[in-house]
Amino acid sequence: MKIQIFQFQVIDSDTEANLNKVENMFSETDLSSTDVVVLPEMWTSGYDLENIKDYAADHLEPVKSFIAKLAADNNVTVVAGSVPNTYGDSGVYNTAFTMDNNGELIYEYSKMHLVPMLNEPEFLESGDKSAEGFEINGETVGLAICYDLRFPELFRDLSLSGAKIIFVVAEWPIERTEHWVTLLKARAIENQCYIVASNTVGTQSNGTEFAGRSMIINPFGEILAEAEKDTEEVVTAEIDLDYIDQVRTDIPIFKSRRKDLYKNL
Ligand SMILES: NC(=O)CCC(=O)C(=O)O
Repeated sequence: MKIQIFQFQVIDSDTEANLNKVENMFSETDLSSTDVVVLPEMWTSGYDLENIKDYAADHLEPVKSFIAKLAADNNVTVVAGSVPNTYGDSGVYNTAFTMDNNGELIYEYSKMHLVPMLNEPEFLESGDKSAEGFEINGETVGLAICYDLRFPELFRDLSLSGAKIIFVVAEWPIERTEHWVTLLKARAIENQCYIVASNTVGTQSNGTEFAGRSMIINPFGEILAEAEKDTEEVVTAEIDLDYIDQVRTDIPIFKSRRKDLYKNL
């Protein structure tokens, strides 16, 4: 499966500029043999949380139709990062979604762990549905959003649902880069799955600088491809899903688990 992550600077409070940027990246990238394109978190608006209602989609529209066309025109599945989103009269959720290569919505998930350090609980609603495995090209995958990375139980849950790849879509600040890299590797190693992590670069008008370093990590914890911390670029790797079985045979953690002794899980 060939995966390409689009790492770019999200222009805060300028949805049109961000849609244009994504459209340009699609037209400038050779996607002829690509299976999956991945976008970052909150990429239509950035973190202008005080005004987030102004930038929110409703039931993911119109951004869903925009991505549907790019997915179908380019014959790729798009893990479309996340966007601010309402459901009618609801508050605003941080909702991630995925469109298949026919432009059909195959999965949507609203961030369940809101980030106190970025004031998300003050302005956003927390998703109250479990994250679930879903299929891309017949393979089970999972999807998590940024701060979710700090919750190993979520990643274990997704792996136990059969996820062979877990996508992490993020706007992760540069001051906690060490956590970003360490936790991404840890989630790959402890679940023996691929981690595909998409982040943004640049500084928002509120002064938050993002860490870049989007990356693709294999089930042994090795980084297969990685972006710089501060450049807009496309990160590409071809991943071998059979390698998961080899790692799980060599280090059989799923067989060694002692569910009977873990009291609080
Ligand atoms: N957008 C986010 O969820 C950022 C998470 C973060 O800053 C952290 O976990 O640290």
